[in-house]
Amino acid sequence: MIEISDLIYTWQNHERPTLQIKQLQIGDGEKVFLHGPSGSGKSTLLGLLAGITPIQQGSIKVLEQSLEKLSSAKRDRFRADHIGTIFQNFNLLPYLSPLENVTLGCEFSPKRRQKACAERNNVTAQAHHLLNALGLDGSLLSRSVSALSIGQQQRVAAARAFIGQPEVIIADEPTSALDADTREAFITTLFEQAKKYQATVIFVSHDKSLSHLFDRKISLPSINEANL
Ligand SMILES: Nc1ncnc2c1ncn2[C@@H]1O[C@H](COP(=O)(O)OP(=O)(O)OP(=O)(O)O)[C@@H](O)[C@H]1O
Repeated sequence: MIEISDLIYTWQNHERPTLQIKQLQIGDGEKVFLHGPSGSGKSTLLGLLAGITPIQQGSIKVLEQSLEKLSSAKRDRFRADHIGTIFQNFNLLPYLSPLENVTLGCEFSPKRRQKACAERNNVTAQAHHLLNALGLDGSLLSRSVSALSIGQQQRVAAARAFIGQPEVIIADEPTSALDADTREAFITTLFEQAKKYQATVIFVSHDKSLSHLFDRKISLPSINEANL
């Protein structure tokens, strides 16, 4: 599913590489907890996996596609079709409703739109279903997203990531603004959805108390140590 080999990434004006990963494989449906000290390159790795950041050296294959062989536009298309993302600040559009934010997840991908329509009759019905499954109260679905609590916004961001069944879900500290109980409950709900769609989940967090919920932990060493 995901295969990394001989990956080296150095940010501009940095003397040393931020990331050096010799070999790493992540299987279909695996739920991975990615941790490591601040600055060890967790977000950099997610950016490379999601095709947001171009690969400088080495290879990343996602679903048999070598990302380094794709142009920037093709990586954008690949991400839209196959990768759902949930970021720390959620990146929701504040002037749209939860339903509209979730259907946006299909806006740039006819493939995901088709899959969402195959599950329910149309994309809005599937957005409705996912928001319900992720625990967002029905009375909030058409309100402005800016009026929602952080926990509610997080559910909207997760539903947007899952709509149209992307094979990979990438989450960068999506629970950092929540209290401990809510965090664990959110991850459990996230996994229920992931299991349903057999999605692979790569989840970055500083909170190691969450790691027992995952199939596997991957630690990135600090920039001064040898990498994977
Ligand atoms: N856009 C960028 N331009 C230049 N350097 C960057 C950029 N993004 C990250 N870096 C550098 O890369 C290194 C790793 O950053 P990254 O955000 O990937 O680490 P992280 O492990 O996710 O950190 P944290 O746990 O603090 O979020 C840092 O030294 C950072 O300054």
